[in-house]
Amino acid sequence: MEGVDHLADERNKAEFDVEVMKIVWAGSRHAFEVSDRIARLVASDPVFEKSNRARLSRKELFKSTLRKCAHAFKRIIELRLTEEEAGRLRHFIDQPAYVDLHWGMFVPAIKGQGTEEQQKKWLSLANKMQIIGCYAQTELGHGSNVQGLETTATFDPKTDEFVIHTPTQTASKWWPGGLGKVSTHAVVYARLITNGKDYGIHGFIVQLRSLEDHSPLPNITVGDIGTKMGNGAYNSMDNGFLMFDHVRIPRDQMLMRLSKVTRDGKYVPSDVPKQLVYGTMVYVRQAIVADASIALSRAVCIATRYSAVRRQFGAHNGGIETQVIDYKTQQNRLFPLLASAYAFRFVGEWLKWLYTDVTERLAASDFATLPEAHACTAGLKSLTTTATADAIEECRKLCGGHGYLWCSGLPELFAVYVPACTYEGDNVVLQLQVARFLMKTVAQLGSGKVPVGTTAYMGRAAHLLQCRSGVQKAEDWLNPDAVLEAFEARALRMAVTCAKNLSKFENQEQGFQELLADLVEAAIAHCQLIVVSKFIAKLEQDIGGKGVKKQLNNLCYIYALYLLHKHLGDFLSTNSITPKQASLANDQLRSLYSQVRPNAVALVDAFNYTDHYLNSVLGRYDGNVYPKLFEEAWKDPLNDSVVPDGYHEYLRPVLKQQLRTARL
Ligand SMILES: Cc1cc2nc3c(=O)[nH]c(=O)nc-3n(C[C@H](O)[C@H](O)[C@H](O)COP(=O)(O)OP(=O)(O)OC[C@H]3O[C@@H](n4cnc5c(N)ncnc54)[C@H](O)[C@@H]3O)c2cc1C
Repeated sequence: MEGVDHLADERNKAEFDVEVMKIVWAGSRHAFEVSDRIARLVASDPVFEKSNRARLSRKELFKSTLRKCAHAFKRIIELRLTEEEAGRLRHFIDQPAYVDLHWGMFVPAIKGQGTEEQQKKWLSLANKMQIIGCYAQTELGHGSNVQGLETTATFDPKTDEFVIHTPTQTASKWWPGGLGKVSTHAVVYARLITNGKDYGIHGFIVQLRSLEDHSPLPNITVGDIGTKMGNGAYNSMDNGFLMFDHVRIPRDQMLMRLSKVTRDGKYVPSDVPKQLVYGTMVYVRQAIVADASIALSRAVCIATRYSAVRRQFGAHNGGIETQVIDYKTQQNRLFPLLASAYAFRFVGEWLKWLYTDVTERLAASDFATLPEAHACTAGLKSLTTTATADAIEECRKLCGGHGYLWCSGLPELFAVYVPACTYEGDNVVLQLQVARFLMKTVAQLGSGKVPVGTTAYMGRAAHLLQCRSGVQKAEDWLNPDAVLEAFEARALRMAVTCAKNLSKFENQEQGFQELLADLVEAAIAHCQLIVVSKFIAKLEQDIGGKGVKKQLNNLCYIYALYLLHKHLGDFLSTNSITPKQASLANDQLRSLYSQVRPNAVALVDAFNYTDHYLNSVLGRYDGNVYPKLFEEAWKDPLNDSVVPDGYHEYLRPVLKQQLRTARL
């Protein structure tokens, strides 16, 4: 029945103004309007059709991606879209492509590490896409260990050039997105050698392909690293390999903002502090956190709508069966993910602010908060991407068997999303960076150095190491101070325990290696505190609209109390709460689930995703799931013919043989 809204009853139950919540989710009325307009523009354009992706071969998929990117480029020019609108357009096309790396890594690398002169030259070409670039750091043998990269850039004073070379197979660049087939240029990271001395890893702009016929330049070997996980999914991207055989580039193609090599081969570090590189990392990682909230909200939107449509068991006297969303087990798995989507959205919003703050401070030569901002973004990238990848898989299970179908949208979403746990820093390696920073901060407590930003709570160590939670009844867990104090006490006590254990080792580095697992847990506790505190801070903002604040309040405490339940061992072993208080937190959590239940569908409607963008039969806005599942099934290539290909060759002979045996 086309046109019927099967979820209308659910929408009528909502106790808040969904239109206002859409604006809260988008960040502002302006952001909502831009996003809404561009999403509809993409959805109505047949070139951006995406439902057939799983059925395309890798070659067809790649070609269709090039077509979509070219069409997007054309539309951006024809419609004179602003930078913001163009960004939204690329986002809603929703197919990983070379442009993501061009705008997301190549351009920021030049902005962050290039001198003004270099920026002027290269960005004017890159911004008009007269050149297309990628970010070539990782090699076959080394990814996380950047200092272990082997590609060399040796200065030749005779010709005023760098010679870029791949000395071993493991030195081959391996993974850069957009490298395999598309990019004309790359920012290549290599060991800088001048006057026989190795000065470590630096960035160089290297042309890879001809701008005339796109063939690789002499002495450059380049290609695609092969098919990746999942149908469609990330396979629209040409992640590549790259080898150099003594390729020469002019000296001024070394990115020289942080250090340079002079005409006579002298290595000169600039006055600009090295931490400037952190600025670019903060930018890239805040974008990844924003993406986490988007991927998670898509999965949750699908699982929530389908959980309201799906009915199993419970029909009495000819009545209708129970919606699976009404089972407490379903709520206990789904609603914390819904709450996490909002939590990550708001922490992402705050990170965006942090980036602006960091940029302004850098401009004023204030570098004091930079290490803290860097540790915090590394940790939040790790925390949110790990949780999102796990959550997408949980949403697939929440949709039962149908969640496993490609047309549910969840398998592809998972396959596209899961590498976020690895790229831009392996998530464990990133938490270890946070842990090092925390250990340093703990070591400085009492030295007069005041912890700043997200570590400010450590400055109240005297109180937090002693305090006892005052929670006496379930409702006390709705008090922001009680929640924050429990999370702060847990995080600080875990960090201090690690520091104490570290101090037992004579060799600090050996101790660090021994305690890696505990250190990661302490870093995670610190990062969870950041997310909870930023959600609570969001509630303090002036948010209007009937019932909107109340819903956000419920989601905030679901997020916090779900974490408390999940990491109960930490909270109890650090004496941050008692077993009785843990039990009260559970009581409160159950009550919050009941309050969210009537609002659940409206809370995912607030994400304002078009059916085109969700690309999920189970997550359709109208909930018309079953007929559409059949439609999708009929479209499958296996249903092209009644008698399958291979029947006469393989199936018939087996059947014949079996029939003969049966007659005997
Ligand atoms: C889809 C995708 C796109 C990518 N795009 C790009 C790109 O555009 N450009 C680019 O340059 N690179 C890119 N990469 C590469 C990516 O940045 C690296 O894969 C990433 O940094 C992880 O490094 P690795 O592969 O060496 O992992 P490894 O470091 O080998 O990790 C293997 C395991 O060892 C563990 N481990 C490693 N070191 C430590 C340690 N010190 N302590 C404890 N445990 C440790 C890790 O936690 C992990 O479990 C991409 C990767 C993927 C998957």
